[in-house]
Amino acid sequence: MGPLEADGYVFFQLTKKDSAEVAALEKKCFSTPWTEKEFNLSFEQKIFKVFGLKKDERLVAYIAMYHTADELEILNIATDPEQRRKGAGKRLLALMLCIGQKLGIQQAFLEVRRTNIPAINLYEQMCFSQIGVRKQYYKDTGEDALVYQCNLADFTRSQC
Ligand SMILES: CC(=O)SCCNC(=O)CCNC(=O)[C@H](O)C(C)(C)COP(=O)(O)OP(=O)(O)OC[C@H]1O[C@@H](n2cnc3c(N)ncnc32)[C@H](O)[C@@H]1OP(=O)(O)O
Repeated sequence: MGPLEADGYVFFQLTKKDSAEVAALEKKCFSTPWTEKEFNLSFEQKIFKVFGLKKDERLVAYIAMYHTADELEILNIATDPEQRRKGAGKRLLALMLCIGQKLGIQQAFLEVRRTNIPAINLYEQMCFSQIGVRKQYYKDTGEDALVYQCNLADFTRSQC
């Protein structure tokens, strides 16, 4: 897929050559970040896909997922701390869901820490609903994971 441009953002698919840049952003955004080596290894799996938003040539947000025949499992979504609350996260997730619809994807799933209010608000603003809890899922803090699901048919194209 070629890059798409709108409102100063460029939406594009990342590949193995982008591992260092995405790992650097990951490090700014997560307490237990994936390393460049982990991204490199993940990119070798066919089902692993990463999409990003660039502004002024810099990666400002990315979303990593497993993409199977009819499902997306969203692994990570993050926006550079200096670029937050400007709509990048919403734009990236909406673009992903729109592309997913076009590819015939039925459902998207993700897990989020119970205390991660910014991310939970983002998902609930889109088409995601909580479907379960994984108790003490996160090893670092023992926190629960909330499991969210989106039926892509419920996602309206006006959000794209
Ligand atoms: C599956 C997983 O990856 S779970 C982990 C999610 N990622 C992280 O926790 C990494 C650290 N956090 C981040 O990178 C960002 O805060 C993200 C990705 C959650 C949100 O990215 P942003 O680009 O700031 O989101 P965006 O500006 O599009 O905001 C979308 C909505 O999210 C919610 N939101 C975003 N930030 C906040 C906040 N600080 N407090 C409350 N709600 C928030 C709001 O509902 C917001 O909509 P609004 O601005 O109309 O009120």
